[in-house]
Amino acid sequence: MAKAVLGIIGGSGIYDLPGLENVVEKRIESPWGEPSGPLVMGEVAGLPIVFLSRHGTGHRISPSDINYRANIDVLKRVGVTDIVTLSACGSFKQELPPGTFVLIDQFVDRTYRRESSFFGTGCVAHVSMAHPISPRLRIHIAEAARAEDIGVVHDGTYVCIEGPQFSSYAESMTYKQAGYSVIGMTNMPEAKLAREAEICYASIAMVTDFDCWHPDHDAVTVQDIVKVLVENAEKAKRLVARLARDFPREHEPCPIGSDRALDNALITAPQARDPALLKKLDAVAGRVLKG
Ligand SMILES: CSC[C@H]1O[C@H](OP(=O)(O)O)[C@H](O)[C@@H]1O
Ligand SMILES: Nc1ncnc2[nH]cnc12
Repeated sequence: MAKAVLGIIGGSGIYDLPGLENVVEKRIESPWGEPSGPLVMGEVAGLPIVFLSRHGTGHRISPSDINYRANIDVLKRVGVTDIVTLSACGSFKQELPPGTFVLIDQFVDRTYRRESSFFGTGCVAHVSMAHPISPRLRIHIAEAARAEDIGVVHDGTYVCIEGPQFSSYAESMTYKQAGYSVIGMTNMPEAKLAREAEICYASIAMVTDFDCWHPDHDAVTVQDIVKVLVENAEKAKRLVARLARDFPREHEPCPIGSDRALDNALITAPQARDPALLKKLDAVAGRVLKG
């Protein structure tokens, strides 16, 4: 069985991960361009951990400008088997107030100006996104939360908007009426790309605000969000530390096949494949393209 390597993508307010041992910072090159920054690689009780700040140091990169392909590619290159992402989000439900942690189980993708696949002309692949979250990973997060006495909501739908502007009132009401739980700007196409790269993925959405549908909250402001973010960050880091301590050291096969997503996804005939694209796919699809 392969060794587990836990990747943590830190979103707004989570720019570092304290408590790692034997830390080294590595700049990994990617054929997909510049990742958000160097990888912070360390260990927790022998488990390799790789941390990446999604928006870069000082929150430099906007959601639309994050190079999600490069980020996932470099995590794959260093052997990450499982990604847990920490993401700030707005809430559409009264019962999910600021401070709530939601273990997302579904996504709706409303982004429109991002590269959302490693594949394309010269090597076409279609992976399933029916169940975008790897259930075992989500269970480990829930167990870590229980052990740390951190309340989490066990499911929720995250709608990902393009941003960087927050939603209009009409958009906010539409998403609320559709039954979505939370809103953010980053988990798509990140989750899609993780699936294409056969990395298990789970998202901890940390509610920072009620978006603008809420009668008591006229407009979302970054200032208000940051206040809650600071409160959430300590809890989030404690949750991740416990997850790392208790995480299995061997990678467990994903029950829904997230880690074998490419087994039946490639459709381009071998003789029609573009060698230049295949070269770029060496890390994310090497397992199925070799031989
Ligand atoms: C600072 S609020 C808006 C910002 O926060 C979220 O980012 P992340 O998921 O990386 O925590 C949201 O999606 C926006 O990008
Ligand atoms: N209301 C909101 N909409 C989109 N992204 C967010 N991130 C945090 N709060 C948000």
